[in-house]
Amino acid sequence: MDRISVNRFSFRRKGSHKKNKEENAEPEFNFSTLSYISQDEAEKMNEELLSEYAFNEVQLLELAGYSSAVATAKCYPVEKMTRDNGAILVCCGPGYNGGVGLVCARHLKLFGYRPTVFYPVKSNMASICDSLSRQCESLDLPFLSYFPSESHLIQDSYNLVVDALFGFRFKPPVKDTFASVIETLKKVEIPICSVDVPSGWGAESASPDGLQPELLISIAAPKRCAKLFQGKFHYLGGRFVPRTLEQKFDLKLPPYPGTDCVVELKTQKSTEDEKPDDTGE
Ligand SMILES: NC(=O)C1=CN([C@@H]2O[C@H](COP(=O)(O)OP(=O)(O)OC[C@H]3O[C@@H](n4cnc5c(N)ncnc54)[C@H](O)[C@@H]3O)[C@@H](O)[C@H]2O)[C@@H](O)CC1
Ligand SMILES: [K+]
Repeated sequence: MDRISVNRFSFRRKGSHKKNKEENAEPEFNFSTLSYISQDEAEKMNEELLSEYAFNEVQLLELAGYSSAVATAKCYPVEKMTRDNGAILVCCGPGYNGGVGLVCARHLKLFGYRPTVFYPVKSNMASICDSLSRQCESLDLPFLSYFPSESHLIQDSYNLVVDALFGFRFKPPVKDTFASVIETLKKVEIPICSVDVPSGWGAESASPDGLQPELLISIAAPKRCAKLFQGKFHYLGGRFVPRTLEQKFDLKLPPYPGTDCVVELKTQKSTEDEKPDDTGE
């Protein structure tokens, strides 16, 4: 039996593997069609995930935070970091974006980084974020009790900052505790990695009063403000949107490669850069 089946496979015509592969290959994604969703669409998608699709918040936060840690690790490998064995500052805000930050911090620790968490205001979804903070504490992640007032104290101690302060429900201008935090972070010269929306920006518009991250990790789908993102790396994460929901919202998103939880998004600028030179020079 074995021999017959071995023989059967060994008679496959030369090159037929390659042909099948080509026939089955998905067409390349056209990045000029990439969707950027409004705040209203982001809220509606979230609501549907939680109702129609029966997800719960903790699941979505976990997948978003894990993707954020993976994208950060892809762009900033721990072995290339120069300060304090991969020290990272993870700044977490009062809403779900902060919850994503707590999950991200935990995974970064598991990936071999040394995250420190700043989480000054307990959220309105206290029980979820309480658990997420306790999970960080149980991995011995330190929590800052106050924010360094000078930007040089941050850049001398950490290799990068994860910005999980505010996401798509933030309404500018920034108020209270976080106003001075954002002002200090604007001055730091180490990379900032923003989760979903650069903090200080609205979901649909950039703001000079907000942060200017080097890495943006869009969760589920890029928000409209991401069109104005000028940083180096843009990733999509949160691989939890069912195909039928993508279709309902007419989302044009690139496929995730293989089993990856993130996909790099090319900005229109980088697509332009890749165009062959018409002049042939
Ligand atoms: N809701 C969910 O289940 C999920 C949430 N996710 C993440 O959570 C984000 C949305 O979370 P939220 O709806 O909690 O909203 P945000 O985290 O965007 O912010 C809302 C919080 O910020 C405060 N706030 C708003 N404007 C402010 C201002 N001008 N100054 C000071 N504080 C201000 C609000 O009081 C509230 O506590 C998304 O961007 C995404 O990153 C997803 O990643 C995963 C699923
Ligand atoms: K953010």
